[in-house]
Amino acid sequence: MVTWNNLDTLASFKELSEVERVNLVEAMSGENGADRVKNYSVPMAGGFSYNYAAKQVDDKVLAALVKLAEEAQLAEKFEALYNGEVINTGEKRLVLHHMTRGQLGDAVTADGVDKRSFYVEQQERIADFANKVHSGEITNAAGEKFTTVVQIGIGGSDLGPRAMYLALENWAKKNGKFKMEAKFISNVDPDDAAAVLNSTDVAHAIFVLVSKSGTTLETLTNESFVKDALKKAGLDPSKHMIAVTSETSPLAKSDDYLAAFFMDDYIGGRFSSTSAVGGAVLSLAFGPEVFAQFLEGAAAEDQLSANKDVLKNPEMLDALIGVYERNVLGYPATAVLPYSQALSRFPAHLQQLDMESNGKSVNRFGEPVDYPTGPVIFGEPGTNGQHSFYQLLHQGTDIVPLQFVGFKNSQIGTDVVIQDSTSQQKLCANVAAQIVAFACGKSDENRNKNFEGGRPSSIIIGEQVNPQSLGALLAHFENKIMFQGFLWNVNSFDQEGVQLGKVLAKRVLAHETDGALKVFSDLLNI
Ligand SMILES: O=P(O)(O)OC[C@H]1O[C@H](O)[C@H](O)[C@@H](O)[C@@H]1O
Repeated sequence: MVTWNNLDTLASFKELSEVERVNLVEAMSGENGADRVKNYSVPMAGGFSYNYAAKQVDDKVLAALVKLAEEAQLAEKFEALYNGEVINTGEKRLVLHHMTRGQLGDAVTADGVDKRSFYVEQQERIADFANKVHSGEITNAAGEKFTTVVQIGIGGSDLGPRAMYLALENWAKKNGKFKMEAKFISNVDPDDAAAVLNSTDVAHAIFVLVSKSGTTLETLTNESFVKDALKKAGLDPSKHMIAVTSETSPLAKSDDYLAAFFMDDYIGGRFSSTSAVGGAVLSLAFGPEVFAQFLEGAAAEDQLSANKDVLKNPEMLDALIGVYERNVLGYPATAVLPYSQALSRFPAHLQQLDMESNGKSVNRFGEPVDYPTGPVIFGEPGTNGQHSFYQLLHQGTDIVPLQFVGFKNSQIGTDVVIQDSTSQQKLCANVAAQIVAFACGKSDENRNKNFEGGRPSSIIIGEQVNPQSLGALLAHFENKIMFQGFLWNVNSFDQEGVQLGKVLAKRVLAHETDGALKVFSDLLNI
C-alpha cells in the first residue's frame, strides 16, 4: 500500500534541507570537476547517459535524496500506477500511457477490456491503414496516392506528435524511411489553417483530425475550415479525413471519416505521443516500423524508471534533483536546451508536459499545499538560445537550472570544416563550454564582466536523434514529471486550470459579457 503525503510532512525532506549546500564553483573546478563528470553519470536507454556533475549535489545531498525517494515511495507509486491504480484522483481515472509501449506490471482490465491488448490493437489497425496508404490500396477518389498528411489538433493532440515528427524528419529522409510529408494545423487563428492549406495539394492530402475529447473548439473549427477547403476544391471531405479520438467522444461514431483510431481516457493528451495520437501521423509519415522503434525506445526507458535503485534510475534522480532545486534552493524556473535542430519543438512539447502536469496549488486530495510546485519551463535549441536569452542565465539575478541535451552525431551527416572544426564539433564544443561557464564562472575586476558561476545544469548525452533515442528521451521527461508530481503530492494528470478561460471565451462569443470583459470585447471588435 502506498501513502500519499505532502512533501513538507516528510522527515527526509527536512533532513535534505539541512544538508550543507554544495559550492558548485569549487566542486566543478580542477581535478575535482573532472572526477565528477566521470562519476556523476547514469546510463539511459537509446544510447544516452544522464550526467549530473554540474548539478548542486554531492554524495551527502544524493544520500538525502535517496532517503526522500524511499520515504515518498516513488518506486512503489510508479508500480501502483502501471498496475492500474486510480492515480488521476481529480478525474477518477487510471494512468496508462506506459502501456502503449509495453507491459511493465500486471495486466490491467478496465471498461471490460485488457488495456494493453486494446492499445496494441489500435497500433495494428493504424499500421495496416498506413501500409495501405503507402502501397496505394487506399487512395483519393481519383485513385491517386496520398502524398501529404495534415494533422489537425491542439495541445497534447499537436505538440508531442509535431515535435516527434520534426525530430525524425531528416533522419527518415537520410535513411530511406520518409513516406509522406506531414504538416500541422493547431491554432484557431485563421492564418494558421489558411497558410497550411495554401501550401498543400489538398487533392493528395489525408487529414488526421485528433481530439481526445472530440469537443475542443479550436480543432472542430479547423476541421470545418479544412472541410470547406476540400469542398471548394470539388472533393469529398469524408474521403480525405481520418479521426483519432477516444471511443466515448462525439467523433467516434461519425461517418465523416475514412477511418477512426482510438485512445482512451486513461491517457492524458500530453502523454499521448506513444498512443494512436502520435501513431497515426508518425506511421503515415515514416512507416509503422519506425513508430514501433520509437515505442521500443520509450519502453526501454520506462524499464529503467522502474528501477528501485535511485542512482541507477535516471528519471527518479532527475526528478529528485529538480525538487531539491525548487523546494530547498528556491529556483523558480528550468530551461530545456537541446543542442540539436531536430529537437526544435521539443521544448514547446515539454512546456505543456511539465507545466500542465505540475502547475498545481492543491494536492491530490484538493487541499492547498504550502510549498512551490512545478517550475516555469522554457527553452530553445542551442546555439540559438545562446545568442538570445543566455545573458540572463549567466548574469541575471535569478538562478535558472538548465537541462542540456547533446548528441555526438548529426542526422543528415553533411558537414563542413571551417577553422579546423566541423559544425557538429562547434555545436558540441558550445554545450561543453556552457556547462563549465555556468558552473564555474569567471572573476573579473570589472563587475560588468564578472561571472559568479554556481549555476547548475545537467546534460543528457546521446549518439544521434533516431526513433529509439527519441522514444527514450520522451519517456525520460514524462517519467521525471510523474515522479515530481509524486513528490509534490499533486495530481499530475488533470488540467482544471485551462477551463476558466475557455468558459469566458464562449461568453464573449455569445455576447454575454459585462465589466472588463465587455470593454475588452469591444476593443477587439468581437
Ligand atoms: O485532444 P483534445 O481533447 O482536443 O484536447 C486538446 C488539449 O486541450 C485541452 O484544453 C487541454 O489543456 C490539453 O490537455 C489538451 O491536450
